[in-house]
Amino acid sequence: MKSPVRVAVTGAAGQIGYALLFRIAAGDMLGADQPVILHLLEITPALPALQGVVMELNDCAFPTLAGVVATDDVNVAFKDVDYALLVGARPRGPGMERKDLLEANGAIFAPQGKALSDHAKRDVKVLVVGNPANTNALIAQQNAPSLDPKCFTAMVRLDHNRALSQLAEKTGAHTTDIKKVTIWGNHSSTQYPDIHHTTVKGKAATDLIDQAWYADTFIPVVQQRGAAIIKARGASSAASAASAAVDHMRSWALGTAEGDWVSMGIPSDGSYGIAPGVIYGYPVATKGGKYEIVQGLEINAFSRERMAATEKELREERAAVEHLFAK
Ligand SMILES: NC(=O)C1=CN([C@@H]2O[C@H](COP(=O)(O)OP(=O)(O)OC[C@H]3O[C@@H](n4cnc5c(N)ncnc54)[C@H](O)[C@@H]3O)[C@@H](O)[C@H]2O)C=CC1
Ligand SMILES: O=C([O-])CC(=O)C(=O)O
Repeated sequence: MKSPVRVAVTGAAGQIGYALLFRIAAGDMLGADQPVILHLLEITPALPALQGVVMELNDCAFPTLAGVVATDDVNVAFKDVDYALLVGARPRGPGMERKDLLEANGAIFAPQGKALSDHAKRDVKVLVVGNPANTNALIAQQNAPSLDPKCFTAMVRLDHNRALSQLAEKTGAHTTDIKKVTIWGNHSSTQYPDIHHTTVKGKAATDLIDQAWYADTFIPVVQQRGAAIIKARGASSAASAASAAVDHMRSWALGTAEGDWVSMGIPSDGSYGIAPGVIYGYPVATKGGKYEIVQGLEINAFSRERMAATEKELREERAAVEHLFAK
């Protein structure tokens, strides 16, 4: 067994929290040889419910759970943490877009960015799940002057996994047969799920499906999947979101497979013509706890148009929250 690492989860008594904590504590995120100390943050009125979750965590007797800190103090929650999963935020209801949550949720992420900057490990890996995830990640990053901006990422992995699942179903393959899917841009209905570089059992995906299915079914189904879940369940996706968060952090910490990549919302750096200043979904390969954008992919006019549309939305979201950035 390695020495324990500290993993913060905010919104720990919420529905994603309930699906997430037990996976992390069981070793699914960082491995069966990596003990974790969970730092759980909630708002004060949710502390009694959080205590119940802590009781259940203890009752699982997980070999990899080395301790639990439960608190409503952000400075305690982020003290010395190696990983931070920022989940705590309001979910949307039917008929809302995720950016409608900006006003309600944006204010949560400025103090959390500052607290991470003040208290977390200098190489902390931060994943923002709370919506609108990309722009909330930007707010946290812009309030964390003493951390590397690359510490801040947003979750588009659920979209990535949804794309794998839709393509697997269409082609009669298993998701594990599919490589090199990309979610470009925002975790919103403008996201662009790109299969131009994707292979299914080694064959080009674009040779296995027709363009009309790709443009008129696949892309909108992936873009609208969150809304479809809300309609069906009466609540937004929780178990699949938690699973994607585990996948995102595991890929970042433990590396991606040779010949494949994953999608992460990360600070744009000019790659693929996306100017710095937004948290944008990119194809990334990871190694030794660091991610790098996969470079040199050919981008056709169909893709370019969609990548620009989702970038435009992110820049509009940025403009709406710049007052929350630290001066
Ligand atoms: N990026 C993605 O792919 C996905 C993102 N989401 C988003 O994740 C967020 C959480 O979703 P659920 O767990 O379903 O919501 P929920 O309402 O069940 O839980 C949210 C929890 O956060 C807590 N909270 C609120 N403000 C907080 C603060 N300042 N500090 C700490 N905790 C705080 C609440 O008390 C609540 O327990 C929502 O914004 C939702 O839209 C959901 C699914 C996928
Ligand atoms: O759709 C929502 O509001 C929840 C979410 O982000 C998703 O399921 O992708």
